[in-house]
Amino acid sequence: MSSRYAQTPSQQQRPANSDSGYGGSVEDGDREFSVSVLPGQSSDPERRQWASHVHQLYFNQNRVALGRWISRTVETLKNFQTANSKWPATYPAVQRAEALSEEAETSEQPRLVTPQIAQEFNVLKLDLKLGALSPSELVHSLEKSSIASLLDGKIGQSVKHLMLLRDRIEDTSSKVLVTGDLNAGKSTFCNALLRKKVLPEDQQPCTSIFCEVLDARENSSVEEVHAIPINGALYNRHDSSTYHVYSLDQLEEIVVENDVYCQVKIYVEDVRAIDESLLRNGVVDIAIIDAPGLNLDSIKTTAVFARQEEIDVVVFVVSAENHFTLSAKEFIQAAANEKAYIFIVVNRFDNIRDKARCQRLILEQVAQLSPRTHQDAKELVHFVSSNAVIEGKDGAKLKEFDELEQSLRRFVLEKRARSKLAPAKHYLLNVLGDLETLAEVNINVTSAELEKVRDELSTITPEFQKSVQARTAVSDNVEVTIDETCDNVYGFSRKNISATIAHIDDKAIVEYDGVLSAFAYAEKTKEAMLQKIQKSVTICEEYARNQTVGGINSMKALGIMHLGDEYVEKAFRKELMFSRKRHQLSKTIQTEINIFDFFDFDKQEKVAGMSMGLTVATMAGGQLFGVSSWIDGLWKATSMLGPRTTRKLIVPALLVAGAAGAWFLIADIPNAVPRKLAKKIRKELEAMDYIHANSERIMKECRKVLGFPAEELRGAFQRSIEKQGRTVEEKKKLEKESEVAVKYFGNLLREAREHKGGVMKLDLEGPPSGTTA
Ligand SMILES: Nc1nc2c(ncn2[C@@H]2O[C@H](COP(=O)(O)OP(=O)(O)OP(=O)(O)O)[C@@H](O)[C@H]2O)c(=O)[nH]1
Repeated sequence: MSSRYAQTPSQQQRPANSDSGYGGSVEDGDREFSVSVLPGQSSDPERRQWASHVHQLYFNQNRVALGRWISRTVETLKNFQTANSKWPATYPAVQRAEALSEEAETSEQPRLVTPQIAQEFNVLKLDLKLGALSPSELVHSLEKSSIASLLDGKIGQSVKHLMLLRDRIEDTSSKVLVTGDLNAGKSTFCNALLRKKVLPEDQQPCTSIFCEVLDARENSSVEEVHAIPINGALYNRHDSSTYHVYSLDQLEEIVVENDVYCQVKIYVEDVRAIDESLLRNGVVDIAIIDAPGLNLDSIKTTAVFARQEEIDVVVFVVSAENHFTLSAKEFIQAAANEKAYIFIVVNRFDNIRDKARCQRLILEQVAQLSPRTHQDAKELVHFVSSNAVIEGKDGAKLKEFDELEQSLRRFVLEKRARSKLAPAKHYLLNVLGDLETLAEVNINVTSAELEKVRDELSTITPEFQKSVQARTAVSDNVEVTIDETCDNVYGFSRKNISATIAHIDDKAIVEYDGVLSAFAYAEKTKEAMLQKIQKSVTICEEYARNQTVGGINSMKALGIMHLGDEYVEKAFRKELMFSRKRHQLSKTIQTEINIFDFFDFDKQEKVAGMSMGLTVATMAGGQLFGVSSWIDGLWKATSMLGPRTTRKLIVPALLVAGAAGAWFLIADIPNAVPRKLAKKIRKELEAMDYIHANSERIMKECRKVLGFPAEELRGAFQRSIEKQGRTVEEKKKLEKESEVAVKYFGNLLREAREHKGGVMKLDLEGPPSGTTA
C-alpha cells in the first residue's frame, strides 16, 4: 500500500524536525505558484513530476543562497584574520564550563575555541592542551599575540571547513544505500529501480559486497564493472590501477562469495527518461548501493557504511513474510539515531494474503524502531513486490512501485537538504554566532581601552604641556639664580677686598721696636698687610661658598618641585670650592722693601700733627710751616737777605735744617713704612687689577660650580619631558588604533548579524526566503 497525499498551505511551514510534505509555494519573481498534490489526483504523473520539480527548484535556490552566505562568511573571516594580525582580538572569559563540555561532545566539526573557554563559542574555540593549566587559565596566561595566532589558526581551519561545505553543497551526487535482511530482495529492488536486471538475484543469499550502481555517463557512457580490491588503493575512475574491469555479465562471479574485492562500481545505461530516472533526475545524480544482506557479523560494516558522509539516504528492505529480524531491528535503531529517518521498503508483499494485517503489524514494529519514520509512514514505508516491476505485467503492483519511486526521489532531495545543506547552515550559524560573540566582547574591550586611553591623554597632555612651559621657566629661573649669585659674590668681593686694601695702613699693624729693627718692622708690616688682604679674599671665598650653597639649594627646590622623584640630587661639598688652586697673594706680589720705604717725603704736610720735624720747625721759626714750606721760606729769607748774607747763613742753616730733617725722618719711620708700603702694594695690586681679577676669579668659581646642578636640572627636565612626550605619543597611537578597532569590531558585529539573519531565514525544506543573498 502506498498513497499520494495532499500538502495543504498550512502545512507548508513545517517544524524543522517534521519530515512530511513536499509541497509548498515559491516566489519566483512576480509569479507565485503553489504546489499541492491532491489524493484524488495522485495518479496524475504530470502533477507529481511538477511537484517534484518545484521541490528540486527550492533545493537549488537554497543551495545557491547558502553558497553565497558561505562565500560572504569566508570573506568576513578572512578580513577578521587580517584585522586580528594587526589588532589581536581579545578572548571572552570563562562562564559556564560544564554546559560547554556537553556541547563539545555532540559536535565533531572543527572548532576554534575549546569548550572550557567562552561557552558561547561553537566554532572559534581555541584548542589549548598544554601543561597542567586549565585552558581558561592558559588563555589568561598567554600573551595577547599568542592568542591571536591561535585564533588565526582557528579562523584558517574554519575557512577551510566552509570551503569544504561549499564544495559539498555544490556536489550534485547523492548516494542511496539499500540494505536489509538476507534475501529480503534488495538486489531485486535495486533492479526494479533501474528497470533493468543488473544485479544478481537468487533464492540463496548471494550479494557479499557493496555494489554501487552509477549512471554510465559518469564512465564515458561505457557500461562496465569496476571491482575495487580489498586493501587496494583509493578508487579513482581515472586511475585503472585502482580497480579491475569486468563486464556486467561477469557481475555474478564477482559478487557471489567474494574475498578479493571490497566493493564494485557498476556503470549502467539508464533506460528511462530523465524525469523518470532515479539515477539521473536533473538535479541530483543518484547512485544506488546494494549492500550485502545483514547478518549479525555484517551489521557493523553496513552501519559504518551507512554513516558515511556521502550516504544521503538509507533504504531498508524487509521481507513482508519475515518482518524485522533481530539484526534488522538492531540496524534500524542504530541508523535511526544516525540519519534520523530511513526509507522502509516492505518487499515480497505479493506473497502476503492478509495484507492489511501484515501492514498493521509491520507499522507497529516501525513505530517502535523509529517513531519518526512511523510518523511519516505514508511517505516512508512502502509495501511493494519488486520482482513484478521489470516484467511490468501487473499494473497495480507497478503503480505501487511507481509511487514508492516518487516518494523515494522526494525523500532523497529532502534528505540532501538535510544532509548537505543543513550541516552547512548549522556550521555557518555557529561560526557567525562565534564572530558575533567575539565582536561583542571586543567592542566592549576596545571601547573600554579607548575610553581609558582618552582619559589618560586628557590628564597627561596638559601635564606634558605644563612641563614644557615649566622647563623654560625653570631654565630662566636657574639663569637668574646663577647671575644673581655671581653678581652678589662679585660685588661683595670687590667691595670687601677694596675696603681692606684701602685701609691696610689705617693703623700700625705691627709693633715698632725702634730704628735699629726698622727693616724687620718693614718686613713684618708688609707681611701683615698681605695677610690682611689675603684674609679678606678668604672671607670673600667663604661668602661665595655660602652663596653657592644657597643657589644650589634653590635649584634643588625647583627640581623637587617640578620633577619630584625623577629629580636625583647630587651631593655638594662646598669645602671643595677654591681648594684646587689656592689663592696666595704673597707669591703674586712683587713688592720688595727698599730704603725709600722708610722715609716719606710727600706726606709731611698732610700728616702735620705727627711730624717731629714740624714741631722742631715751629719752635725754631715761630711759624707754622711744613718742611717744604720751611725750606721755601728759608729760600725766600735768603733772597731777602741778599746774596751776601745768604751766603754767610746758608751753611749753618743747612746744617740745622739737615739735622732737623734727619731727625724728623727717622722719627717718622714707624708711620712712613706702613704708608709707603701700603702705597706700593696698592700700586702693584692696581697694576695687576687685583681686586677685579680676584673678585672675578671667585665669581667664576661660583658660576662653574652652579653650572653643574643647573645642567643636572636641565638634563632631568629634558629626560622627563622626553619621557612624557613618548608616553603621549604612545597613547595617541593607542587611541587611534583603538578607534580603528572599535570601528572594525562594530562592522564585524553588524556583518556577522546580517549574515546570521540571512542564514537563519533560509528554510531548507521550503521556498528559499533568503534568496536575496
Ligand atoms: N515473490 C517475490 N519474490 C521476490 C521478490 N523480490 C525478490 N524476490 C525473490 O527473492 C529472492 C532473493 O532476492 P535477492 O534480490 O537476491 O535478495 P537479496 O536481498 O538481494 O539477497 P542477498 O543480497 O543475497 O541478501 C530472489 O529469488 C528473488 O526472485 C518479491 O517482491 N516477490
